Amino acid sequence: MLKRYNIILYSTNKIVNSCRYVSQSMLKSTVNEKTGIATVIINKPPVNCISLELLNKINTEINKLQKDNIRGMILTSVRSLQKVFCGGLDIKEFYNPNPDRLAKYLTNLQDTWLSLYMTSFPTVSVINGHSLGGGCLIAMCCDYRVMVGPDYTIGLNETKLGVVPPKWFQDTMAAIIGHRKAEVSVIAGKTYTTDEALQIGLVDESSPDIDNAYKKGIQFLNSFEKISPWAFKMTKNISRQPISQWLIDNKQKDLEFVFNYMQTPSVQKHLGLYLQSLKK
Ligand SMILES: CCCC/C=C/CC(=O)SCCNC(=O)CCNC(=O)[C@H](O)C(C)(C)COP(=O)(O)OP(=O)(O)OC[C@H]1O[C@@H](n2cnc3c(N)ncnc32)[C@H](O)[C@@H]1OP(=O)(O)O
Repeated sequence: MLKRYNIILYSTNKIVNSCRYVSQSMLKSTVNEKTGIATVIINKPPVNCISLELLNKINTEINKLQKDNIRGMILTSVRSLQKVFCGGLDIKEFYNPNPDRLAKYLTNLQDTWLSLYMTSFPTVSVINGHSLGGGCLIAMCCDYRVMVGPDYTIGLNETKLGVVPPKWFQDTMAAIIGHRKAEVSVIAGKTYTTDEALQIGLVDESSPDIDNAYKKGIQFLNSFEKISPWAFKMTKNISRQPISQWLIDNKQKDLEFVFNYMQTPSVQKHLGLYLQSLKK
C-alpha cells in the first residue's frame, strides 16, 4: 500500500515542497511537485537484490507514476548501501525454488521489464554502486545512465552463474552498445568498471560523486522541457517496440524455457556454488 503525504525534500541543491509517495519498505518514491520529477529509491539491504516482493513494488510504482503523468524519473539506490546500486535478481528465488513462486517471479519479471522499458516519460538511472545481472537490466531499461565511479562494476554476468540471460535482456543491451559488443559481453558474463562502461557506451556519463551524478540525471530530464510529451512517447515507442513486442508475443515460451532449465540439477548445482562463493 502506498501512502501519500507532504514533506520537505532535498532535491538537486534546493529545498523544495514536494509530494511524497512512500511504500512500506524496499522502495521509496518521491515526486517533486514543482518539477514533476520522481525519484525512485531502491532500499533493500544488504545489496538491493530483487525478490518477488521488490519486483512487485517496482512494477506497481512504475504503473502508478505512469498514471500520475510525471515529467521524468530518476531510479537509484539508497545512499546508505554505499557501494551497491543493485546486486541483481535474488538468486535465492532460483535456488531450490518453490515452482509456483518461481512461475510468479518470472511472470512478474517480464511485466516489470515491460513497464520500465516502455515508460511514456523519460527515465534516468543514477547507478551509485555495483549493478549486476538484473541490476544492470533495470539500469539499461532507463533512457539515460549516469554511473558513479571509478570502483563499481556493471554487466549482465548471468553465464557466470550458469544461467541464461533471456533474449530481451540481451536485446536491451544490444540496443545500447550494439549487437556484436553485447554478444561478446553476455556470453562471457562480462562486467565493466565505470570507465569501461563509459567507453563502450553502456553508460552515458560518469561522475565521481552521487550528488553530481544526480544533477546530471536531472539535467538530462530537463533537456525534455521543450519536447512534447506525446512526441516523446510515440518516438520512444517506435524505437523500443520491436524488442518489447517480441516478449509480448512470446511470454509463455520465454517463461517455460527459464522455468524448466532453472530447475535442472546442473543449473541448481551451479547456483548453489555461486551462492556459496558469495558467502565466502
Ligand atoms: C529470467 C531470469 C534468468 C536468470 C537471470 C538472472 C539475473 C541475475 O540478476 S543473477 C544475479 C546477478 N548478481 C550477482 O551476481 C551479484 C552477486 N553479488 C555480488 O557480487 C556482491 O554481493 C555485490 C558486489 C553486489 C556486493 O558485495 P558486498 O561485498 O557488499 O556484499 P556481499 O557480502 O557479497 O553480499 C551480502 C549478502 O548478500 C547476498 N547476496 C549478494 N548478491 C545476491 C543476490 N543477487 N541474490 C541473493 N543474495 C545475494 C550475499 O550472499 C550475502 O549474503 P550473506 O550475508 O547471507 O552472506
